[in-house]
Amino acid sequence: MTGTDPDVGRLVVSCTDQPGIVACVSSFLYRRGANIVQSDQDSTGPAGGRFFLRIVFHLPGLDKELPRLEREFRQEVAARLDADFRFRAASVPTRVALFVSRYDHCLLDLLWRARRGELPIEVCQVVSNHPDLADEVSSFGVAFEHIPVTRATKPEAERRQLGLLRDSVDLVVLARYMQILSGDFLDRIGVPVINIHHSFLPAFAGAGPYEQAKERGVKLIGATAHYATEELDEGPIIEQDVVRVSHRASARELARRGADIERTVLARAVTWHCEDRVLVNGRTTIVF
Ligand SMILES: Nc1nc2c(c(=O)[nH]1)N[C@@H](CN(C=O)c1ccc(C(=O)N[C@@H](CCC(=O)O)C(=O)O)cc1)CN2
Repeated sequence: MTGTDPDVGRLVVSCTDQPGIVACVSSFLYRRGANIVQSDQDSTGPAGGRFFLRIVFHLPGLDKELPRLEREFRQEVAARLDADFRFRAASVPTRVALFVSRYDHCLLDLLWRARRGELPIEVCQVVSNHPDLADEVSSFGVAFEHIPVTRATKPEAERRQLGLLRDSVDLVVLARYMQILSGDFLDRIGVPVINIHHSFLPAFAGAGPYEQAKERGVKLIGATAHYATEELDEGPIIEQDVVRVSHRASARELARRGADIERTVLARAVTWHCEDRVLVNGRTTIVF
């Protein structure tokens, strides 16, 4: 179903696995005139495991129906199943803030894909701890805010970032942003944060993964898109990819080869998150 049809909605549900979940959810939608056009589900185990469900449905007049659907689903289904759930209109783009430092390849790739309509996002704001990319971002017609960060000024910088973004974005994407976000920021921003790490995690977490890769003599390098948590590079992994490299490649050449992987991995992760295909299961994810 296209992302532009205003009558297409998505519902994601997660709860303790138990008999009757699909019957309960599908009959709720059926009784309200919705036509289920796609359904994916998975369970981590029938005995007390976690059940995950993603449904795409068509319902004429969806935008007017959503508040009632949410209210009645909460009362009639979620309360009974003790389920977490989310309804979304597929045609509404996800409002995104992009964080960047000096490396431009992931940022410009996302801006370019968004301008071409390849990503279901609206880039509302770019935030950077360096001024270098202001002109390039402005050329896309996107607001750019330079908020310098040092170890000493990080709390004040994060207060400025929160003041700029809170309640106006649905997702933050760290496009090679080279500052560690505090747990307080992650709690207060109130939306998911996706980071692109330039290694095939769990290998080479932290700073300088290409230098670590060169020193280790690996034959594959990679990139990992994950949700950012307080523990650096330990968040639930959304997408990864790798590319073969030769022993002749310098760390600089590894970084150049790796940049292509970073871009595609981040774009896939942002797309799948915004299409509600990614459900977090503890330290891991389920991607439908
Ligand atoms: N809370 C989190 N914040 C960030 C994460 C994360 O997983 N959780 N990922 C990083 C990105 N990153 C690797 O992918 C990374 C960035 C920065 C550093 C680091 O050591 N930064 C230093 C300052 C470096 C500088 O001033 O240039 C620091 O913040 O003290 C390590 C890994 C983004 N944030």
